[in-house]
Amino acid sequence: MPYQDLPPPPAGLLDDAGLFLDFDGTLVDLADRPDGVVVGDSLHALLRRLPDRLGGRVAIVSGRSVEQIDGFLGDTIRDFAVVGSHGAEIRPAGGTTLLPDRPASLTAAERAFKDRFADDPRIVIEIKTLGVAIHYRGAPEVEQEAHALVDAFAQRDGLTAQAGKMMIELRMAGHDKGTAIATLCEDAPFAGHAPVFVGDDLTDEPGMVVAAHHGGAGILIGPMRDTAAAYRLDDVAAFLDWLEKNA
Ligand SMILES: O=P(O)(O)OC[C@H]1O[C@H](O[C@H]2O[C@H](CO)[C@@H](O)[C@H](O)[C@H]2O)[C@H](O)[C@@H](O)[C@@H]1O
Repeated sequence: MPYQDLPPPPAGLLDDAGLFLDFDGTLVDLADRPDGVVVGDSLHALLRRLPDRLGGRVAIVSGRSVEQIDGFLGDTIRDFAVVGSHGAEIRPAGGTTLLPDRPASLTAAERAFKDRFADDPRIVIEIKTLGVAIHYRGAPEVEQEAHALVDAFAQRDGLTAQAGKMMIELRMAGHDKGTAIATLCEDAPFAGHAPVFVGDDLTDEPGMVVAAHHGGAGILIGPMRDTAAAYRLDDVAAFLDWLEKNA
């Protein structure tokens, strides 16, 4: 059944709000491989001006690790809060990253995933601070097998199977982007300001839910689907254009 479409976000949505931004598929277009995304000069320039415009109430909230996000955005996000690993890592602006220990069981999973797909260069096994992902964008026919493999390790080791765009990740349980946004909303500079969360992927849905519960809203980037977002824009370019005009 087709879902009823959502309107674009209104002008003024960011007035007095806290802004929480997903990375892949929201700030940068998806690429064939995880290390293939391109962060252009215009994105750096746009991000650099956000802390002043939003009273410091701006955060990146990614499924990637904080370390990976720093690798792409570097000094540009010096004054941002950064959430990584689907909510498991949190670094307040100017602070240090709070992150749990890496479960030892992830190392065994890493080995098993690499062994299974070692002879297929189309598959990328992404080793992350608190997870390990199988990317099958280059070989969509292995989707079911990759999901079954990750599901088996998740059940055996009490971890979570996190589905994403052409990938499945084994990650720590007990947190998500929503829990991280709720944590940031407890303290300055976000406390008392409605959160606006912008994302494109399934891992972003808990963030959309928490934004709405805190009196804010989610913005879905991409085609309409089942979502807790209140607004939608077609793609990364449309969102960056909206952000240029509204922040
Ligand atoms: O929460 P995000 O910041 O959106 O990160 C989600 C995942 O993004 C990356 O994978 C996705 O983007 C890749 C590069 O464009 C693409 O090749 C892949 O198919 C996508 O799933 C990243 O590699 C993952 O670790 C993130 O969890």
